[in-house]
Amino acid sequence: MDSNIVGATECSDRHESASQIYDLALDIGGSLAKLVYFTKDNNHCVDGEGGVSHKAALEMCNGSRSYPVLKGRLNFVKFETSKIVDCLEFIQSKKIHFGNQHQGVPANSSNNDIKATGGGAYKYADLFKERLGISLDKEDEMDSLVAGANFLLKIDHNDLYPYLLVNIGSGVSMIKVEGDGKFQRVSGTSVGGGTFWGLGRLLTKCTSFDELLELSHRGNNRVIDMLVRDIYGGLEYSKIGLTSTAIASSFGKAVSDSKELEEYKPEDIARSLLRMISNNIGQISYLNALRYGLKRIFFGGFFIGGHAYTMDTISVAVNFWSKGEAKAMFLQHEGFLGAMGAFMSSEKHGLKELMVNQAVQQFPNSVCGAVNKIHGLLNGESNDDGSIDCSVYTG
Ligand SMILES: Nc1ncnc2c1ncn2[C@@H]1O[C@H](COP(=O)(O)OP(=O)(O)OP(=O)(O)O)[C@@H](O)[C@H]1O
Ligand SMILES: CC(C)(CO)[C@@H](O)C(=O)NCCC(=O)O
Repeated sequence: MDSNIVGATECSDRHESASQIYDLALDIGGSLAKLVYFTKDNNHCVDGEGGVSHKAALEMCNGSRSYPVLKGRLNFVKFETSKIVDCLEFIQSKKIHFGNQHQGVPANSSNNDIKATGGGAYKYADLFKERLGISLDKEDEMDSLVAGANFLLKIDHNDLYPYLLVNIGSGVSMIKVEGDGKFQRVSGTSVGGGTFWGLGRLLTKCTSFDELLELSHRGNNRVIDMLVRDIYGGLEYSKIGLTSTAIASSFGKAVSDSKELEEYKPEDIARSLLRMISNNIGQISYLNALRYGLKRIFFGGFFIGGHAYTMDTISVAVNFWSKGEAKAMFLQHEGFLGAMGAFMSSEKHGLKELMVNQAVQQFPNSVCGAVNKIHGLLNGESNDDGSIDCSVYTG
């Protein structure tokens, strides 16, 4: 990964220089540490800051409510967990943990507590306390994932439930979601995003995740994967529903060919690996959806990271195994479900009640890897920097 922060940070910086950081939550996973934080809009500053006064903002936004509303943005930032110190320095430099004491927003007793989920909320609790004086207020990882997904999937909830949430992080969790706070983790697999990145690094000598993905886009998996036609002399096996180009054995050609190992190109290896992992997750997801009678499968986690080819591969796998019965769906900010859920669990704001609109992306169930088909679907309600405009209650 080049540097530690995604582009959103740079843009957020511009926003933050003139606005107030109000609240923050963390999801520290096995691979990545994710931050969600709220910054107040400039025109909702306190008296004397050049914008409308805080009081005026309350009157404008509050309507008949008896507590104040702040308009602002949710910002999303990630760090490699192995560089957790960078995350600490980011928090320290932005003084995010002092947010409530800034510029006229009343302090409260839990100022130095921040909501945190994921294994790192336990693993790094002492580090946060020692370095920043912050206590991590732990939220359960599955609770947070589901709360974050339900929040980001703000569509007609009658239509939404039940669904299968498949979070592809380092490992994969599969959760049957039946409502707000009503869920069961039904399955999981250790063959996940960490496997893709770890194996990919070993096999291709790539130095960053983005490089591995970029390689995979240029590669041709058919050089590495054994197809049905390789086994059947160019034919399909229609009797059992296999086309001639279906993958019969991932990586299988690497033993049947008479090539030297050095002749296999890193980009082809990366492509086969991405397809193998995505297909496998798509298949297990479908089997779990079938097991629990769920028609919709929502995928989250940073493995997806908005990457069109990854999403398309998963969609195709779900479509293939379900014979078109189940649908793979993707949402924006899918890597931040846990952090979002932890953020919403905070008592410091009433974000739960102030839902923002968020576009849900549903993929066409194409049977070919038609990546160009999905580019147009990647427009959500986010700003250019990935942040979301929203409001929080401050009372
Ligand atoms: N820049 C990146 N650096 C490292 N991994 C990345 C990057 N971008 C995407 N990924 C992928 O995202 C995965 C991590 O996803 P995510 O942050 O959702 O999981 P996690 O919370 O770290 O893991 P877990 O929930 O299993 O503890 C990595 O394993 C990798 O496949
Ligand atoms: C252990 C967690 C939940 C940590 O996020 C995740 O990495 C995971 O779901 N792994 C898969 C474990 C399994 O069910 O086989």
